[in-house]
Amino acid sequence: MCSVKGALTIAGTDPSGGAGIQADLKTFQELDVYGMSVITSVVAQNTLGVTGVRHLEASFIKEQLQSVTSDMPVHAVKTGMIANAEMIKAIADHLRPLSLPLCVDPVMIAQSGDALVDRKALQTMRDELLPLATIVTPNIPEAEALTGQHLESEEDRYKAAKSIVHDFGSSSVVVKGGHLDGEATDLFYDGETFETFSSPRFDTLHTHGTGCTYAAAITAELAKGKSVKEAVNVAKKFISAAIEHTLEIGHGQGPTNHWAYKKKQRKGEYV
Ligand SMILES: Nc1ncnc2c1ncn2[C@@H]1O[C@H](COP(=O)(O)OP(=O)(O)O)[C@@H](O)[C@H]1O
Ligand SMILES: Cc1ncc(COP(=O)(O)OP(=O)(O)O)c(N)n1
Repeated sequence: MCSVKGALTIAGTDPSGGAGIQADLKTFQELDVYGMSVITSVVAQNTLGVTGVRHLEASFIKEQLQSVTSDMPVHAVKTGMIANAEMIKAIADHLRPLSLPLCVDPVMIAQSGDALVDRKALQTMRDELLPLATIVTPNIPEAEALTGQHLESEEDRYKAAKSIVHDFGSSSVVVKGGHLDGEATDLFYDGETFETFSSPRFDTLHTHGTGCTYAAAITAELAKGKSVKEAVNVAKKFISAAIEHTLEIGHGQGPTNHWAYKKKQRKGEYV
């Protein structure tokens, strides 16, 4: 019996390696999970921004999904950049009968401000993908887009978390606090209880791909059979280490350090 745990990412690419498919696969590897990928869009981007995008046809995304899931041990799935409604529908139709743990990162805009997803696809994401999700991982602007509410106060974020679970059917949600001031505090809600996951806020420009990396770490832990709360706990440590021990590469907003968590683990820092 094969004991290898596998995680599949369905997302767009980042040739500079900090976000998208590339960040997800690095994260899976660092967390000892076999990584697999289905590409939705090929993006020309780096730490300075996006210069071009080519979308694959929904039918070809389906063909990739069929190739990998008919053959390989997929124990959890992550979705990232899915540019339009047709793609979202094709992916949701393929994933629905598989009933695998699913982390939906509702990517909309890159940190550079470039739009990665057609705004008209939002409704399809709410209707087709969120009901299949074990967890959804919006940042504040994404939670605002999903709920249609401006999130000003802490109370607003609690309300948005409730709405994403109870109105859109995701089993849980973590509203990320990367765009707030003060401590980097993420709000988790599983339909019954709230919990916050916090770290110091590191004063760095180099946070390209933080959302992808965090969601990929959650997915890797779900693939190992961890509960969703345990998965978020590990992912928070993973992303905090990756941001704290920045690599300082590229000419703009650089990537995070995907090695940092494992290095700390080897030193016995997480017991
Ligand atoms: N400067 C920072 N210091 C520490 N943690 C951060 C920082 N920026 C973001 N994070 C954390 O990184 C994770 C991803 O959050 P966020 O940056 O909001 O996502 P996204 O990349 O989707 O905008 C969250 O756990 C958030 O709290
Ligand atoms: C292909 C691709 N997918 C997603 C993103 C955005 O990634 P995210 O982790 O939200 O990171 P930021 O760049 O916003 O920090 C991307 N750039 N490319």
